Amino acid sequence: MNNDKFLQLSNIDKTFALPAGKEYKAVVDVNLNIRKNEIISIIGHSGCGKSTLLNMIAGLDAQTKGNIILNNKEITGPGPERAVVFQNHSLLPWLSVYQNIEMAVKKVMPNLTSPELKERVLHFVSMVNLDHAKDKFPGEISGGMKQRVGIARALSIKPEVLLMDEPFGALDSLTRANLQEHLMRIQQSVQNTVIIITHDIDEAVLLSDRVIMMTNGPEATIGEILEVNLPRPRDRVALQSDPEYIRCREAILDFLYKKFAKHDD
Ligand SMILES: Nc1ncnc2c1ncn2[C@@H]1O[C@H](COP(=O)(O)OP(=O)(O)OP(=O)(O)O)[C@@H](O)[C@H]1O
Repeated sequence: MNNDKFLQLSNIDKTFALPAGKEYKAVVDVNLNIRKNEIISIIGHSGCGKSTLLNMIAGLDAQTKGNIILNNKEITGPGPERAVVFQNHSLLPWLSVYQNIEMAVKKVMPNLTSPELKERVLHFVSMVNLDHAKDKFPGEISGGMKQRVGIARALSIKPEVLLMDEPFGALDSLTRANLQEHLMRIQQSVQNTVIIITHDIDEAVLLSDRVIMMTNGPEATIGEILEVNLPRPRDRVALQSDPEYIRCREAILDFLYKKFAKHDD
């Protein structure tokens, strides 16, 4: 397998059927090759088709045209090699932190022995520093903690691709920064491929190897791809004065607010 073409999106169009026989061409002609272990973010104004793209990679929705190949296999539906983290964690409220993760592991790895299952769940609880809260229920923990459970649950099934749809969008900026640190640290140890949708320019630059910038819809497509040439681990404070960081920020600002400005966000 060519590691540069681990995930290939080729000639993707997505048209939604509307009432009265009308249709909406949300996304057209998307072509993108994603490397194994790469972290990419997708940024663009509201309605440009970011979630639509992510949903097609997740296999939750089908493209109208084109194909998506992961590790030489066409994506035709959801699969355990892809895990999705949404903005609103989607934990089951009647299960504890431990049980929420356990349920996912049991489903994908039904042959684990009980000690293996326990070890795996506890490992991922620890990875997001939630050992102290493992027996709490979603209603008893903060938004940031819930989102950490969502990330642990997604990672616990050992996905090759982690898909995140504005995972930190609903959180305050300090909690958000904390989770970004978690994600960067975890990704260094887990080494999977991560695709993050974000509206946040600093988040995109901080986290990504490449930033995919989408034009506005209808008929949205990839406008530009920005390579972020910053070594890892990345330090958010030091980055503020790093010329490469500043260059990347400016390139995204320029794309979003000059080349593809939109005034109804
Ligand atoms: N099921 C659907 N039926 C009709 N139109 C849809 C459907 N789903 C999405 N759309 C339209 O497709 C376009 C892209 O939607 P999408 O949710 O992918 O945008 P987005 O970039 O993720 O937006 P946001 O940043 O606001 O979450 C929008 O104009 C949306 O209204």
